[in-house]
Amino acid sequence: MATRTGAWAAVAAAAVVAVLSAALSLYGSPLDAVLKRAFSLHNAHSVKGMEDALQLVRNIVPPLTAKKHKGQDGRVGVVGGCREDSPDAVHDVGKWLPRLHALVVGPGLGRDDVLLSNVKDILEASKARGIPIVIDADGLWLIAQQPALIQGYQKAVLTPNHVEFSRLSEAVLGDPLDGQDRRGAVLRLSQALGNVTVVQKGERDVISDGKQVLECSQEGSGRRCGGQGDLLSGSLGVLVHWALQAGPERTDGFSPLLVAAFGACTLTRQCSHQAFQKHGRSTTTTDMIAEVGPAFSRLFET
Ligand SMILES: NC(=O)C1=CN([C@@H]2O[C@H](COP(=O)(O)OP(=O)(O)OC[C@H]3O[C@@H](n4cnc5c(N)ncnc54)[C@H](OP(=O)(O)O)[C@@H]3O)[C@@H](O)[C@H]2O)[C@@H](O)CC1
Ligand SMILES: Nc1ncnc2c1ncn2[C@@H]1O[C@H](COP(=O)(O)OP(=O)(O)OP(=O)(O)O)[C@@H](O)[C@H]1O
Ligand SMILES: [Mg+2]
Repeated sequence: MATRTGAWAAVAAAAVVAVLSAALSLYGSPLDAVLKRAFSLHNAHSVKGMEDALQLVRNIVPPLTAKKHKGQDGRVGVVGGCREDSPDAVHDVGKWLPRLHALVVGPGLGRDDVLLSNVKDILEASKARGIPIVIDADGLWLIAQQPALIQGYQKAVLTPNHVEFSRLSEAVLGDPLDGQDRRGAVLRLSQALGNVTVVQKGERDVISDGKQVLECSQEGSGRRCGGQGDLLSGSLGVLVHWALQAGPERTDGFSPLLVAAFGACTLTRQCSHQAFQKHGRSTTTTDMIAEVGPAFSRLFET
């Protein structure tokens, strides 16, 4: 991309694509009505719900075959890093867009006005092409200023942390965050944005497409080092493409983006868990990236 892609998201996306080399497809039989109940608003976070949701993620992992060539299972662009270098950034990025399967916008981007104006144009060009977009960090800052940019674009996923969610909620709903009802708050924000998928990160990750709510409570760690969210948005870029490519029959009728988001949350938290077991309080996001392969195998190749 014409942007600097030094953020963790780029590394994470690359790491997950690299994991493809070890990925197996586990196209299971259709899931039964129990699964539908497990996804209900009240018990999606139960152990049974978590296991059922994991199975759906396994269903979207594309098979490795000798017939595929480089890039076929996903080319993911990251508009991140620290600044856009070129005065013709939008034009330069535009040349890449036709080749991309998904775009991750925001980690480490900064909030410079000119830069965000370029990002706005890149978002418009991506939407016009129907490219799935994951928006995080400073990309969310832009959306909070101009929610119309993403309104009704159902191939978008927003991944706010606590502060970013409050900012969005205030901008879109005019509501201060209701800390007591996180599930309702995420559902309402998604609905108000026209069913854009929202992933609110936290002690549990709460995910909604405005119709259903999923919770991810995979064991992570107590370590809160910077960059974990970038790993989540980067890996989500890959999973969003896989989920859309797999289609709703692989996700048993559930929104592919909901399943992709659940997968990225689970993977990030498992990486955190494994890295913390080895490095304890000195764990950094780099240590987590080293766990992407083993965590992926453990979660999605069983
Ligand atoms: N590798 C890179 O290049 C990375 C780059 N990044 C880039 O860094 C920039 C800043 O991003 P960010 O995420 O640190 O700022 P943001 O979320 O606005 O928080 C600001 C303040 O809000 C608070 N706060 C935060 N979380 C909270 C919580 N759960 N619960 C309660 N409070 C919470 C907390 O306030 P404090 O506690 O310090 O008073 C915090 O200091 C941004 O440009 C991003 O792109 C990052 O993506 C990291 C990896
Ligand atoms: N209190 C918590 N307990 C356990 N896991 C958490 C907690 N808060 C966040 N996480 C996990 O950490 C990951 C990153 O979430 P976080 O809220 O730190 O994002 P962020 O602030 O955007 O991170 P970044 O520093 O990359 O910008 C997510 O996978 C989330 O599930
Ligand atoms: Mg972040």
